Amino acid sequence: MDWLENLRRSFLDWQAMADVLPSMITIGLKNTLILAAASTVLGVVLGMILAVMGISQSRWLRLPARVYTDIFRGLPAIVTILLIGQGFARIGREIFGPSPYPLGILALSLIAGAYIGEIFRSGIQSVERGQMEACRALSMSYGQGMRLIVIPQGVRRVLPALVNQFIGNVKDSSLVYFLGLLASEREIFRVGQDQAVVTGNLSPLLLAGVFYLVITVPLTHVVNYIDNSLRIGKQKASHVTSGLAEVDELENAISNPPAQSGLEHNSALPRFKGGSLTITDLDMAYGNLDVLKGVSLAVKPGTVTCVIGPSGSGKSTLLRCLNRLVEPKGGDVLLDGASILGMKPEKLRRRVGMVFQHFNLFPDHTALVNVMLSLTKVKGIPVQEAERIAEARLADVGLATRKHHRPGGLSGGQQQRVAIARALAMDPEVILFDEVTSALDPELVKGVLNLMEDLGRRGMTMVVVTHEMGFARKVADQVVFMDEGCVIEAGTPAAIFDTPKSTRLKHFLAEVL
Ligand SMILES: Nc1ncnc2c1ncn2[C@@H]1O[C@H](COP(=O)(O)OP(=O)(O)OP(=O)(O)O)[C@@H](O)[C@H]1O
Repeated sequence: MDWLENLRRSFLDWQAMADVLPSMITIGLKNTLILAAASTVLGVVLGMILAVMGISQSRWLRLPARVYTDIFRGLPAIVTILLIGQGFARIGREIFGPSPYPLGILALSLIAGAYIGEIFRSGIQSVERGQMEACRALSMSYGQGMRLIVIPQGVRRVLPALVNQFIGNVKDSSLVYFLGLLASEREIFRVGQDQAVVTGNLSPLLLAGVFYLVITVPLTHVVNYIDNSLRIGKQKASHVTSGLAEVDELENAISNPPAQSGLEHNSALPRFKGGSLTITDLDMAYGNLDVLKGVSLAVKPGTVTCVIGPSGSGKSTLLRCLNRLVEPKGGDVLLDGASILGMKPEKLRRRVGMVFQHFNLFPDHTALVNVMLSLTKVKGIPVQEAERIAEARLADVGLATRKHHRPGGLSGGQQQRVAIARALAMDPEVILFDEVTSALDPELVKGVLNLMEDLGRRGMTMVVVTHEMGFARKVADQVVFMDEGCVIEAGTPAAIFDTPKSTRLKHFLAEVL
C-alpha cells in the first residue's frame, strides 16, 4: 500500500505540523484575524455609506455608489489587491513605512465595502414600507424612523450575510501575501506555504486549512444563533391561548381596569378629549390618478365616523390625508378649527394617531417598547415615566401580562391591540383606523372591535375605515359611504343602512350585507 503511505506522508506528517503550529498561531492566525477584522470594520463603514447613497433620492449620490460597486465587485480580488498594493506602493511607503500590510487592509476593505454596501442596501430595502409609515404616524421624522427602526431592522436581517462577508475576508486575506509581506506579517496561508516548502510535504498547508475552518465554521453557527434570538427575542414560555380566550382577556380588562393603570374607568364618563375635524373640498391625486374629488365631511368631537365603500374608492387615502401621510392636492382639513396644512406634520401626528390594517408593529421590540418608543424619542418623556404610561395603555387593552412579548409571539388580535395601545399612548385627540380587522382571523375580530367600541364610548374621536357593517351600524355616530373618490351619502347608521337613497349605496349594501 505504497500510495497510502505516500498520502500519509504528504498530508499527515505530524512532526511538520507540530513544528509549524507555534508560528501558525502567533503569526499566521493573528495576522489573518487582523486583516479580516480590520477590512470588515472598514468595509462596514464604507458599505453603510454606499447603502445610504444607493437608496438616496438624489441620482448624484446613487450614481457614484453604483459605479463604485460595479467596479469593486466586478474585479477579481487579486487584481484589486495587486493594483492597490503595488500601484500605490510609493504613496503607501510614505504614509505607512515599508510594510505593505496597511495597503493590503485597504484593498480588502475596498472590495468588502462594495459587497457590504449591497448587503445593507438590500436589507434596508427589504424592510416593509409599513414600518416607516408607522414611524411617521407616530410623529417620528424620516431620519428618526430610519435610525431607530428601518436601518437596525435591515441590518439585523442581513447579519448572516455580513458574517459571510467576514468569512470571505478571512479567506481573501490569504491573497495579500502577493504583496510581499514581512515575515512577521505573514497570514495563515503564507505560514503554511513557507513551511510546506521547507518540509517538502503538504501537511503544514493542511493545518492552515484546518485553521481556516476553525475560524469560519463556529462563527456561522454563532451568528445563526444570535440571528434567531434577535428575531424571536427572549420570551417566557406561555401557554397558547385560543382566539376565544382572547375575547375574554380583553373583556376582563375593559370591565375591570387594572389598578396600575391609574385610570378611573367608567364608560359613562368620557375619558378622552376628542377633537373635531372639518374636511372641505378635499382633492388628492397619485400622479395623474385623481383619488379624492372634493370630499367634504364634518366629524364632531368624541364621535365615531365609519367610512364604508367599495375597494379603491379612496377610503384609505382620505384617512392618510387626515394625518398627512399623503399630501392633499386641494381643499382643507381643520383640526379643532385650525388648518392641518399649516401645521408641521410631526406636530399634527401627535394629535391624530393611526392604526393600520397590518399592525405595523416593530418586530424587533417588545410590546412595551413598541408603545414607549415614541414617548421617549418623540415626546422626550423620561424612560421610567414612559414605561409607566406604556404599561397602563397595555393594561387598558388587556395585554398587561404580555408586555415583554415581541409581535412575533402574539396573535394578530393581540398585535392589533398593541398597535391601538401604541396610538393611545401618544394621547391623541383623533385616531384613524384603517381596516384594522381585515387581516384578523374571524374569532379575533370581536376583541379588537370591542376595544374600539369602548374607546368610542369614552369620547375618543375616531374615523374608522371598515368592512364590518355590524360594527358600523352598532357603534358609529355617522356612516359615510364613498365611491370613486366622492362622498356619495353620509348620515346616521339607520339612515345609511335602513333607508339608503342613492342607487350606488343600495347596490353596495346589496353586495355586502
Ligand atoms: N401609493 C399609491 N400610488 C398610486 N396609486 C395608489 C396608491 N395608493 C392607492 N392608490 C390607488 O388609489 C385608489 C384609491 O386607493 P385607496 O387605498 O384609498 O382605496 P380604498 O377605498 O381604501 O380601497 P381598499 O378598500 O381596497 O383599501 C386606488 O385606485 C388605488 O389603486
